[in-house]
Amino acid sequence: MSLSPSALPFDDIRNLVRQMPGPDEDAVAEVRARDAQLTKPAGSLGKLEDLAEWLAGWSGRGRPKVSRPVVAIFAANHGVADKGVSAFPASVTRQMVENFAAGGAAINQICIAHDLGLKIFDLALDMPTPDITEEDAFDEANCAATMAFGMEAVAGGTDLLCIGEMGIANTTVASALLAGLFGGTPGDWVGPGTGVDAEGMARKRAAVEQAVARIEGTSDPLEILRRLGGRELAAMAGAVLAARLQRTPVIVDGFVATAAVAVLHAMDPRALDHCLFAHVSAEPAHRMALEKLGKEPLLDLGMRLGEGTGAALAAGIVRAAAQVHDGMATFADAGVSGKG
Ligand SMILES: O=C(O)c1ccc[n+]([C@@H]2O[C@H](COP(=O)([O-])O)[C@@H](O)[C@H]2O)c1
Ligand SMILES: Cc1cc2nc[nH]c2cc1C
Repeated sequence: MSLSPSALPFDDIRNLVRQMPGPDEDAVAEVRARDAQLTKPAGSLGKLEDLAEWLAGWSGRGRPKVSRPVVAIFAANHGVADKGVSAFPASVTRQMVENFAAGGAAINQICIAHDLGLKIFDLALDMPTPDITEEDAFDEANCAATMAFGMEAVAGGTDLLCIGEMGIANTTVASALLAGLFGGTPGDWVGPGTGVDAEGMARKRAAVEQAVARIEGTSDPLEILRRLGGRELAAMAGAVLAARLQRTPVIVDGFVATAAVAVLHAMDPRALDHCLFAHVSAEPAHRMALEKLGKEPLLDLGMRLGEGTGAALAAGIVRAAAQVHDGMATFADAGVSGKG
């Protein structure tokens, strides 16, 4: 799925959004019919039953399987880090990418625990995007090209895509993007991220206010992404759009990943119908963002790490839901008496 380097690259993306398929209702009906035969009281597996239907609808498979789940982490750096908005220095982004490669991060261990593939994509870490309090993050061609990178990154190769990120200062970018997309008081979208102190929070609030004020009057979602985004956010938005077009169900990680995909929702409210929101992050504004998207998170574990960890945990549950649906015996097979 490559984008032609045409004069209006955002139009190419708008066209892809228009081509998004809906759910496969026949596959959903197939899962419902089989579920009714399985050796358990109807409804007794609660949300696991919903997950099997969700997988069927968005994979187009009446007997859904999760054989090749992949966690994709996009990493990038941000000029706004220079404003003292993170508890950690920007150099940690690259150091953590190296830690992912060496197998030492939390995400590596969750992937081992749940037998998930892991792919890391680092996006020009030595060239942070400009400080969004002062300048636009991208020009249109670069923003569209970064989305296209995200699309290509996830092309084929997986039947369950978990989306995560790494990027010092990206909770500031995510807060600005959400404020730009949804409005409200910019400061209400700001939280501690990696754990900034009170002064750091004040700097972060000021940065988000400044960034949002700078783009006043901009309402086009792709323009808001271009002006207030960052590379890993643009790539995640592209990846989630590509997954929809290739019928791959998606699990979205925490606050930052949610902000990235909110751009697609602003373009078309159906754009995230193939996405499961893994968890509600401890970053306070995540709950508000999920409410705006009309999405209920699967888990609430008090996590706020990012790097795909919430999505990877949810993938374990989704995989179990598929296995249960596929492998259980029916009442007839097992000779178990049905409801009297
Ligand atoms: O996505 C979340 O829920 C989340 C909440 C807090 C922090 N993070 C991670 O922490 C980093 C950004 O935090 P900060 O304080 O540098 O803006 C980035 O690498 C994210 O993956 C992620
Ligand atoms: C150490 C560290 C690990 C991370 N993983 C995702 N974001 C992170 C931010 C920090 C600071």
